[in-house]
Amino acid sequence: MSNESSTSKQIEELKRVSQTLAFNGTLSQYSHYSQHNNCDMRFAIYLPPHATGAGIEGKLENVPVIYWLSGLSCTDENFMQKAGALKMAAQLGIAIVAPDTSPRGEDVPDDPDKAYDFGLGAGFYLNATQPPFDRNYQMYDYILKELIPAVEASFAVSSKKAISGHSMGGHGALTIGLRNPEVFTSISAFSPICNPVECPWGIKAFTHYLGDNTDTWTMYDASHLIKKANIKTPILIDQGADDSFLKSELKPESLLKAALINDYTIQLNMRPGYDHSYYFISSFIEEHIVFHAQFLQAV
Ligand SMILES: N[C@@H](CCC(=O)N[C@@H](CSC=O)C(=O)NCC(=O)O)C(=O)O
Repeated sequence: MSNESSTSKQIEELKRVSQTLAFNGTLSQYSHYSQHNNCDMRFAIYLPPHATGAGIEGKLENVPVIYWLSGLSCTDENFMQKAGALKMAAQLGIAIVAPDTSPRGEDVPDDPDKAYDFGLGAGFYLNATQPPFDRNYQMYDYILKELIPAVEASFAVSSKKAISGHSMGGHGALTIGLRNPEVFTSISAFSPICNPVECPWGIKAFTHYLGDNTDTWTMYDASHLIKKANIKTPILIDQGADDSFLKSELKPESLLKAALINDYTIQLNMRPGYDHSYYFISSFIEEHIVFHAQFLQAV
């Protein structure tokens, strides 16, 4: 693990909130206190039968993990309920972890207008530097320094991991993955916000979380990070061509242009007729799991 992802704070106890059986594996929700976000956080984890003792001859295996980062307005539940990912994860023996998209709680500051694109449900996977958000909105550190170590200490998982996400979560997957190439074997995204410093969602969030000095924004912008990437982690992106956010918010062309400067090849699939929804994600999620499997399962 890189210095960025090594943990210095104690891993807090996980409390199981729910558990159900799916494709002979377990889908569970856990809550734990986050010392980075200063609040309780919840995440969902799907463990395939290989990692629960329900696999062949009851053998328990340490399985690789795909971390899934959801988009604006989501919780830990949207992906598990809507993406249709669990069957393929069960077949291939891959765990999936889906954290919440922001800190939560009555004491956590929100958008004054309760808008869906900032504050609760919209943590943008960064470390806020501006009050009052800096006390709780430390999602970048939360993922790398708390969630991943807690999962690896608590479940039958290996240290092999990939990262994926949708929209704001696609931005999270690209930026966290590009900044930590030694941590993640592969990166994928559906409809990611590719150049947040140049789009309304990103400008609003970054102004409030990071302040007016836009020089500090680029470390959370995939189109900037990809130009400097020394290690070229494999990247797969799927984008609906009829996505209503495509031109104003997502800008995959900016990422492709920046990647070209660094000779970084990205597989971008433009999907005619598809929109921004989970119907789109569920149509192609199995391809993403198979994409990650080839790197996660390599010996
Ligand atoms: N309909 C939502 C608007 C927000 C929205 O479309 N959220 C997307 C992600 S957008 C970029 O990050 C989403 O995944 N929604 C959850 C779902 O289950 O579809 C609203 O008004 O809240």
